[in-house]
Amino acid sequence: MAKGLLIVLSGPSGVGKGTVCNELRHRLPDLVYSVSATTRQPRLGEEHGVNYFFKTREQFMDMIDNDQLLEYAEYVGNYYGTPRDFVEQTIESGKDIILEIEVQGALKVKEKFPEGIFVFLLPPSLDELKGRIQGRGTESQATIDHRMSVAADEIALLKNYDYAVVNDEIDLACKRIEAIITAEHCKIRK
Ligand SMILES: Nc1ncnc2c1ncn2[C@@H]1O[C@H](COP(=O)(O)OP(=O)(O)OP(=O)(O)O)[C@@H](O)[C@H]1O
Ligand SMILES: Nc1nc2c(ncn2[C@@H]2O[C@H](COP(=O)(O)O)[C@@H](O)[C@H]2O)c(=O)[nH]1
Repeated sequence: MAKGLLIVLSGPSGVGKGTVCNELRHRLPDLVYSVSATTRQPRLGEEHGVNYFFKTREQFMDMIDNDQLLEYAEYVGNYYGTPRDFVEQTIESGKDIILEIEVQGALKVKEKFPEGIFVFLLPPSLDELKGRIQGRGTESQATIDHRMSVAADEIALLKNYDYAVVNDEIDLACKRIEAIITAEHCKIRK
């Protein structure tokens, strides 16, 4: 049986990765979503096992030591990582999986899975990006400033990706990603 595709969706905080993934869940019901582990505190409404596996630092370090993470990164004061087994089992079963992760982690996945499909989501502008993080209302001003301060460096890593998708409008951004997945399924792999 053919293996599934591993799709990595990255981009700066607030660009709309989560929003686009939520919309893709409706449009592509067979696409599997990787649930990450994090040491970040849950936001209002976030559920353990649905949005993230919320871990203490000690639990997260144990996951690293036990080689349970495909990749992990420290981002703006918290750890985030992708549980390895779920990703590998999903791909082996022939299903496509999408990882919504920041850039340091994406580059680590690329080392391990160069055949993955790496998609970078771009904001229409840095001003719009700041407006989106602020508008979401989930982060303190200090965290917003910290996240914005790394955004330009993250965008500079765009050249390591296979595709750039501007999230100017959610419907259009989703259509572009759907087109990428369709094209990758039609690709002749040499
Ligand atoms: N195309 C868009 N146009 C306008 N607003 C958008 C668009 N896409 C997302 N947003 C809004 O921007 C805010 C940030 O989106 P979202 O939480 O999906 O970003 P993210 O990239 O997942 O952020 P983070 O990396 O911090 O988790 C949300 O309030 C969302 O509703
Ligand atoms: N390297 C990884 N980055 C991840 C993972 N899961 C999420 N993320 C990214 O972290 C930032 C912050 O997320 P937030 O939920 O606190 O806003 C964002 O860019 C996520 O995409 C992961 O497993 N590994």
